[in-house]
Amino acid sequence: MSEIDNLLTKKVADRYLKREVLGEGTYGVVYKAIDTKTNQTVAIKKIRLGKQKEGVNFTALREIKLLKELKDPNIIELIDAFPHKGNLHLVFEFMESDLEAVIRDRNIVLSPADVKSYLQMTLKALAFCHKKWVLHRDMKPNNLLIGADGQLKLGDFGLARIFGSPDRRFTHQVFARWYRAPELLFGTKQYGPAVDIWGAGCVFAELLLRRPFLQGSSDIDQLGKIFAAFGTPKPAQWPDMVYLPDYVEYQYVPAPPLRSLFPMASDDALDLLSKMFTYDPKARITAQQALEHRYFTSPPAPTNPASLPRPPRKGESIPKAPEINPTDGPTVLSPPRKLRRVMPNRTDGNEENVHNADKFDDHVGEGRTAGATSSRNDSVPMSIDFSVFGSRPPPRPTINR
Ligand SMILES: Nc1ncnc2c1ncn2[C@@H]1O[C@H](COP(=O)(O)OP(=O)(O)OP(=O)(O)O)[C@@H](O)[C@H]1O
Repeated sequence: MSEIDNLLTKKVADRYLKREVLGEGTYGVVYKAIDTKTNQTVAIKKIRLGKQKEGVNFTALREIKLLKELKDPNIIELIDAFPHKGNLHLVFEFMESDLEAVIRDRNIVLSPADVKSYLQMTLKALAFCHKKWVLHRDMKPNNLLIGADGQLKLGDFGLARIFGSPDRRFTHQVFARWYRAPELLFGTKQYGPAVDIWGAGCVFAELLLRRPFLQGSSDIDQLGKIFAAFGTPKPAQWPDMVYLPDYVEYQYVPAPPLRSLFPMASDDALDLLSKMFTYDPKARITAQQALEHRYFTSPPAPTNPASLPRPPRKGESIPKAPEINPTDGPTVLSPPRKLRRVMPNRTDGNEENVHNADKFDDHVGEGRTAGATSSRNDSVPMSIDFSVFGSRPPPRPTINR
């Protein structure tokens, strides 16, 4: 270990008091910690650097420096970044909850004004970053975190670009497919901010429906679901489509009226939704244009973030949900969010698995509270979701192409 690494090692031990594991994502384990310098609670994301054992590469460090400068009320602040024991540690402001928990919580009623508020904050985050030429590339409700003041903040910004596209071989990571733009599914190499708008459109749809909108079981099936919802695109609608690397011709299906998919949405909401789901990325609405759409100026006004309904904070017990009668119609019955993510036994030689919380860094574990990971091994039912088209969805996807 180099002298610099040694200094940085000391820094983590000195400055951050590690608490419980919050979960594990695509890039590694996330744990709660106290910043002893500021007394602030933070979330530290430990990123496995894989083969780059010699240290963090300079491009990544440069990119991270840029991320640290990406400051906006709707972007999670990257407070600090340092390498330690061959992993890169990113320190973020701690967030109490996320939008996936809001959507899933059946004790929460989301009014049209609440949905508008959540979408507005999402689009503000995207508009800010797109203006700075930073793409998110991994839009989904659990990357939209919610702070103590009700503010929604976009997290994981730019990580996909810095650390490469996440390896989504593991079951718990493939849910992101449901938010992928058609140009990505057709293998485009050149994409832009429009991919984030498509993802934000899927989140908007999910807020309206209270369940994921387009739940494909493979990339091909994902495109099938998209085309069943919006009609198979004609070349005139999206001229570049046929030149995309993975383009395959799909049987033509006409689009059902959008209203039939979103019976409760206002006309303005439907109009904005259709513009976010425009096939041709060049013609898709931008984040800034979306914020200027009349949906945001027509009543009801977006709910003030402090008044938005919120799920219990992380670590608080979730009230028992009412019994579900399977004949009651479309309902989402998901186990607590991280539990629905099935972790296959890993054989990649990396022991940093949440099931192995005790194996975390020895010297910073003093403050860890017990029980944070225990529930992860409990047996839980898989989600019961009903697809947009009334039938049961295919089994949870397991492999991306
Ligand atoms: N800033 C934060 N504050 C509080 N909890 C966080 C924060 N960032 C992440 N977490 C929690 O840590 C866990 C892992 O998060 P992470 O962002 O690594 O992955 P993910 O979003 O769950 O999945 P993916 O990596 O596939 O996007 C989740 O439970 C998440 O809610």
